[in-house]
Amino acid sequence: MKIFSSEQLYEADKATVERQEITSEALMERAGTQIFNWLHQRMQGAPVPIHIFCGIGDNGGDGLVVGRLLIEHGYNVIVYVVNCSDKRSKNFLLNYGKIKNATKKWPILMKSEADFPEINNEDIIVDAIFGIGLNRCPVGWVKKLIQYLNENKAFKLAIDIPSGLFSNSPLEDKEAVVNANHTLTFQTPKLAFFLPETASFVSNFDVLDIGLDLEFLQNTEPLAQLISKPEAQRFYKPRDKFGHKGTYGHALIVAGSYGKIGAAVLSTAAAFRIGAGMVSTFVPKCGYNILQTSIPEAMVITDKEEAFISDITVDFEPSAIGIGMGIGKNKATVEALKSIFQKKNIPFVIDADALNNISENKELLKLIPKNSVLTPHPGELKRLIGEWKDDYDKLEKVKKFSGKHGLVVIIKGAYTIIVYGDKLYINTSGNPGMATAGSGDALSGVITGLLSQGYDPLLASVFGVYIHGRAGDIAFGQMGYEAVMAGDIIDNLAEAYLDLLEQPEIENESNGEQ
Ligand SMILES: NC(=O)C1=CN([C@@H]2O[C@H](COP(=O)(O)OP(=O)(O)OC[C@H]3O[C@@H](n4cnc5c(N)ncnc54)[C@H](O)[C@@H]3O)[C@@H](O)[C@H]2O)[C@@H](O)CC1
Ligand SMILES: [K+]
Repeated sequence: MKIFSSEQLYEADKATVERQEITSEALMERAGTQIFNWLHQRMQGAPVPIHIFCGIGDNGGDGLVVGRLLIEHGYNVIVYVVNCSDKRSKNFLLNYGKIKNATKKWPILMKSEADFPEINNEDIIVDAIFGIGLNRCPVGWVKKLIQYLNENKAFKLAIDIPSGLFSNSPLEDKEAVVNANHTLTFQTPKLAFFLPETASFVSNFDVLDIGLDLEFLQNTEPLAQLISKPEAQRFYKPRDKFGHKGTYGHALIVAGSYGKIGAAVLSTAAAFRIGAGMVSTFVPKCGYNILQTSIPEAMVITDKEEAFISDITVDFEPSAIGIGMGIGKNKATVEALKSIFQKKNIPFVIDADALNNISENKELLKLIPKNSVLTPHPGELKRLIGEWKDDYDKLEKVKKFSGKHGLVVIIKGAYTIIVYGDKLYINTSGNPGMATAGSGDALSGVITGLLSQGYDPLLASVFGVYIHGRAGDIAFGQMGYEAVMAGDIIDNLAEAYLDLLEQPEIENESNGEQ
């Protein structure tokens, strides 16, 4: 699913009105009706008081449509106009008149704190104060209203976006954003829903298809692509019936140091489970017995050093190399990295201590083969590209870094983001249970195993992150968050594949429920 900017959504809005020959009022009626249907289906006529707070723009207009439809269906509705400016939009005014005609009275006009209504914890709040047209931070009594709503325990349903949140620019005042329990967003989710500083205001969301012009949506380059099951199904490369182990490549994992051989074991196992034909693992001498015992399928090559990697020499041409997991920061290891980057001109998967070594020896950056994949967690990323001001600044910095060096960068997090030049892919699988030691080693193994099977680096990254997260979700289903260990993610890669192949999902039904 594509994620568009607010500017692009306004254009889509315009294109829809023109090409479908409808009025913008009709489009608003469509949008409001979708919200009404969602509520009606769940409430089934329940007499719970519904407080609808409408701003003076089109988001407020949506709120007025919902209010009118609910009233017409006999619901217990109180509609307020948050009268923060006299620049009311055309469609707000049209619907302001319509609701008056339907109810024979005007909605309650709010002008200051004195107008804040009493709301019970069991009531429902609909937030239609600001949508994607927010152009400055809410201040004064409007900010106080948002805080007042947040203090209340009533269920808060946000229309399009929680008020106070910018859809694709940095958060300015986290005290002035509606903390929504659920958001019903039009046509496409907004970028703010997935970034660490703003995602918590959204918690759950559904995407409502309001029938914006398909041609525009298909032909417009989005801000980002959301990756869930339908996309992953398209990326999957089916196995060849006549394939043999050579068809699926020979992956090389370079990992481990004294006390961290487990990292090599996890990456190797993950590379096998994801489908690499053969996996060789290069470790310091101390890892030999451990590897051979724990993964008999793997071939093991050892360094001349006992406890760390100093010189990576292998007697075959690997189809992919995953490097860095648990290798430490010994000087000799840095030299070994330097030398292998120069010797092997294939895309690498570069993780953990390899990233830290690169951060401390920036000259290594120039030696990394093009289209290699970097998999930093936030700390490693900071060491690599420096501090950032906010989530958007971070994305811009990573885009620049990725473009300059020709690398795929995977920003690991609750919603892992894959960056390749200007392109962003946001993964939707995964859960907090995966915040556990070794899950990154598993991811590196997964991506290396996919590269070795012939997935190109970007596809291996996007597909690998999705399937790794899906395996984590399946592990969560079996054991809850706390008990999940990295090995459980690897053990469930098989289930994740089966789940992927089970049945196609219809794209429009995919939603953002987390
Ligand atoms: N673009 C689309 O595709 C569609 C948009 N619709 C709705 O329209 C919304 C966008 O409507 P608008 O562009 O009218 O914008 P909004 O309704 O989000 O609000 C903008 C209005 O509030 C004012 N404002 C912004 N920030 C303020 C602040 N901090 N304090 C006080 N006033 C502030 C603006 O000056 C403007 O008058 C969407 O979020 C959605 O709910 C839907 O009706 C259907 C289609
Ligand atoms: K809103």
